[in-house]
Amino acid sequence: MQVASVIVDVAAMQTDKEFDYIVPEKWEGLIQPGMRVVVPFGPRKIQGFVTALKNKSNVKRLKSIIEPMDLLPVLNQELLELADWLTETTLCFKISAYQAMLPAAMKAKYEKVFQIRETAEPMDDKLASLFNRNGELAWEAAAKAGLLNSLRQEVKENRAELVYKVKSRDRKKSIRMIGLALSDEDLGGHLDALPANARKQKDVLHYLAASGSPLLSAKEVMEQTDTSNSTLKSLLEKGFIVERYQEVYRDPYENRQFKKTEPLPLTNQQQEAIAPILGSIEDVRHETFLLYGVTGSGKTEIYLQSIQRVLEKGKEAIVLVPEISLTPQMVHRFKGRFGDDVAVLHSGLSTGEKYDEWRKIQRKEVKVVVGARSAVFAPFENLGIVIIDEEHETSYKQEENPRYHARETAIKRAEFYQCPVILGSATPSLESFARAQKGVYHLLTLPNRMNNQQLPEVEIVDMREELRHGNRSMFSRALFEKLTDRLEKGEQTVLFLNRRGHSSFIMCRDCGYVAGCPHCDISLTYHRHSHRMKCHYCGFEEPVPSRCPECNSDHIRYFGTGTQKVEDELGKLLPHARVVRMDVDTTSRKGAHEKLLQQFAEGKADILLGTQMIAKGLDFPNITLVGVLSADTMLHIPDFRSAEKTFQLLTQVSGRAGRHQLQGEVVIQTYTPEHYSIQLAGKQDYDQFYKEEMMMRKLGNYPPFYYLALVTVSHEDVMIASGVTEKITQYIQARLSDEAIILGPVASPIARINDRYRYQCLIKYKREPKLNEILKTVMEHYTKQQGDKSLQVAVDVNPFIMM
Ligand SMILES: Nc1ncnc2c1ncn2[C@@H]1O[C@H](COP(=O)(O)OP(=O)(O)OP(=O)(O)O)[C@@H](O)[C@H]1O
Ligand SMILES: [Zn+2]
Ligand SMILES: [Zn+2]
Repeated sequence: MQVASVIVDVAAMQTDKEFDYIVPEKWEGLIQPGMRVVVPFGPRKIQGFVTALKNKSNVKRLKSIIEPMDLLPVLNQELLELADWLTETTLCFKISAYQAMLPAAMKAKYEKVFQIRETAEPMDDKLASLFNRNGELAWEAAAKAGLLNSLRQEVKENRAELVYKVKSRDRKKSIRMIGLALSDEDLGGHLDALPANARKQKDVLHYLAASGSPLLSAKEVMEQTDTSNSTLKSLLEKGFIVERYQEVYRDPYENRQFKKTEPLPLTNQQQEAIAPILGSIEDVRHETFLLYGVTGSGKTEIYLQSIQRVLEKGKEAIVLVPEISLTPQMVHRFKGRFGDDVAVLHSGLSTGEKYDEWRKIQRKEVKVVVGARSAVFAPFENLGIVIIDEEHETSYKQEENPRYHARETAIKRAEFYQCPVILGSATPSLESFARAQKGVYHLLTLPNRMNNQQLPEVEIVDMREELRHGNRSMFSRALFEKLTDRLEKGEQTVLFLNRRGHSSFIMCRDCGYVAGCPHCDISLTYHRHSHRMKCHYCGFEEPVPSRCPECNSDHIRYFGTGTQKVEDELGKLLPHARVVRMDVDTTSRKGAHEKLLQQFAEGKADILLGTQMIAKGLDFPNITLVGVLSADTMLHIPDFRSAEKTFQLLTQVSGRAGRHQLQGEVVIQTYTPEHYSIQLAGKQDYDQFYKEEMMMRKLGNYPPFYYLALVTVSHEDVMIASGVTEKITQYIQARLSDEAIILGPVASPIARINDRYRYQCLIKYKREPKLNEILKTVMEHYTKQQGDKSLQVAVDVNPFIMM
């Protein structure tokens, strides 16, 4: 007897373990670890993942696997083990780890249907007529029609049964093809035999014969011959043509030409940096490199040439880029060099497109994957390198279960394959740079820009001074002057508006009332297109009031600087300037992002105005001015990384200016010009920033000096939330060494979300081998034994959002 260990698709503490199932004889040898199967679980049928096969089980009464969902494993041995590691290090359920590794299309979909039973006694005719040809009726349809009670009776009396079906959403796409079923000799005779009024049918036959290919897309044939489906149907019935369905990939880059690029001869600086990487590829040896290179220093070319060497060795490459900089320009650079060998994975793709890209990887039809965070799980089996561009980006940490970090995950995979990891950045995260200083990572430096082009000159403008001089506009005099100058010269400008931590809210000018969410302790965000206010935490929304609910004044309106507002202002001040605005509103339609950038690249616009979306990765020769409208909005977020994030963002944006022949300039507008993160971003002095920020971190006992773990407890009852957090804090405190620092219990910075009160306890530690086990016990205790459904305990090991 063969027994399979199965992890079932129920994300809960009680079911987070392997269950044994018999492998039915007919599937012995076929069912393998890493495959999805359908198994009975309680009254239901659910999806499960086979983790191992064995010859016996300690469980007495075993159920059998119902059927396999795959013909080949969807997770290989390496990924199964990686899931074990993710489970241990991020404290997630095993099933969540598996699901994170696969495209969403492979998540099971469950359907409840009533099925007619083949019994002697037939069901009432009227009821029976509602069942489809296969004798099935969906639960939802039955409920809608108000038939659940009658159906319950049918089930009781054995005329129908309720079954749970497991479906996978991973539909493949196919297109209809047609071709001639006649030989050349036969064709003439049959054409003659067709009646004179069958002109359309003749057209189709002629077209097919002339094409010379055995099969053509039916859609194309109908378009080209101006015929309809009924024509094809007549031909099919006569047996003159055949019909086939051919599987196709949904290719988001279909019909797109990428100009082939050749490797550039490397500069001396680049050669020195790439040598150790090529060495590690050659020796099949794992090493993590931190490629610290100023903006425009040619990091991307190093990535490209390292990948090329990996491909020459017959191996595969993963390139991770932050979602926001997964710009068409970035994709072009990889597709341009490696053509069809590249798959692209990002959130703009439909579920089906993502699934198809994943399948190309699994079938080994591509060798390079460029994608956002989750592409780190690309199912390659001969991985030769992992590259993480802009490694400092916090979006590499997933903020839901499993709360993994792509950097750590990449290194884990690279250890398995004994291959290099390159972490690239102009502003490395403090953690990574500290590791490089200690020799844990191998530091590679590109201190100069390409052709030794100067870094742009930065001017920091104190906006309080502007106000004192009577300038109430959102543009300082300096920025406005330079902007006019570029317009005259025909050079381009990037205007950057930092939206993070900067919400647009509704405020009463008379009494200062701010519209807040009734369920959360946060103000509502104004949405321009719908003219409504929304809560970004719980989804609550309502229309903008015409009068202040507090004082009844009608001076209640929208505050904050949105890109739209900047655009309006530009239109007034510089009516001749051609502006391209890029934000969530203008880029929501598919392809819009790319179109706008194309417009700018072709010089059809003078000013590119945008949010985070334009901060990174853009490389246009004609940009000579960058303006940052409000540098400090992020500094006020209660997060120990806010200075680091501000410095990184300002440096990145500034780096868009003067990358080629023309010299660039940057104007940073701020209300806190004295802050070191702004001063040092102005000098683009990472090394000094690193020193000062490390001192702050040391004083505050923050990473990289300490590791962090955050426990967040939430409950509808504020007393329970704080009480439980208190108990958890004490429990943990008693079990850790004296070196660990525990802060809490305190209310979370956002103290209430969705009517649930939130408390937290923050653990700072250096070495606590038992910590994960302690945290796991805490979670188990409060989910299993408490029985209080409203209580939620979440643990984030290495948190990036402290709210
Ligand atoms: N060896 C080379 N010879 C000539 N041009 C080069 C070479 N390497 C890179 N370049 C060009 O220099 C410019 C800047 O390079 P690249 O965009 O790779 O820099 P980067 O360090 O990735 O920049 P950022 O971090 O700001 O995105 C690009 O236009 C690139 O094509
Ligand atoms: Zn008011
Ligand atoms: Zn809310």
